[in-house]
Amino acid sequence: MNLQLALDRMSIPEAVAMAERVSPYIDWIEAGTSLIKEFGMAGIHALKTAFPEKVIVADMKTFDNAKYEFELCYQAGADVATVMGAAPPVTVGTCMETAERFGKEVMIDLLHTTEAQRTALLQHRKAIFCLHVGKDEQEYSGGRLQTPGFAGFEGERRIAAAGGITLETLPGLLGIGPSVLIVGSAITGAADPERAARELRRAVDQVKEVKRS
Ligand SMILES: O=C(CO)[C@H](O)[C@H](O)COP(=O)(O)O
Repeated sequence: MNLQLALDRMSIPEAVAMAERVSPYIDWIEAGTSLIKEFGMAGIHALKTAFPEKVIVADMKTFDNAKYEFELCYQAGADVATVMGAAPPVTVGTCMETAERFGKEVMIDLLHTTEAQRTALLQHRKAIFCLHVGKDEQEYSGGRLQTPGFAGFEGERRIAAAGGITLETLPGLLGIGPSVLIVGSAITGAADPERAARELRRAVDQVKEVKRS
């Protein structure tokens, strides 16, 4: 299981500094949507330059203009870029084609998708499917990550999980067998980010141990 650090609501130097502090404990680094909206492709480029060995995820949340936006991300150094699963099917398909052309990856964000949309998205076998409870749902309507209704994404599909994940909520998510666990504020907003990241790493590694034994 890969631990992905989401970097949101900070400047580019702050994002690079935060990633440096916790880098031994994380696998993937996300240029968060807010970082990209505020600073554009420069955030992605800075993270790839500082961490060439890490997988850099551009959380673009693309909804339209797929070819242009995904080319920008991959050219800036992203290894993975995100598209909303609720976007028109042609948009998601174009993201998949662009990724194929660049030898890169796509993460499909299932935030606010219907069951019919999720079923249709299953055709994108190479994608990573992200179960996601958005910030607004967390903060204003007490949303929590739930697994029912996502049948069909198990097995050979790679799954990511995101949305207010903490050390305490992590055990409840293990049943879905995520290959990517996305954590932002539980690390970046912690009084001691190194400690928070170290503890999450330990929890993730324990899951690996249990699976092996
Ligand atoms: O995509 C996002 C917000 O839309 C965040 O990157 C994701 O939710 C992880 O951050 P946090 O752990 O703080 O929720």
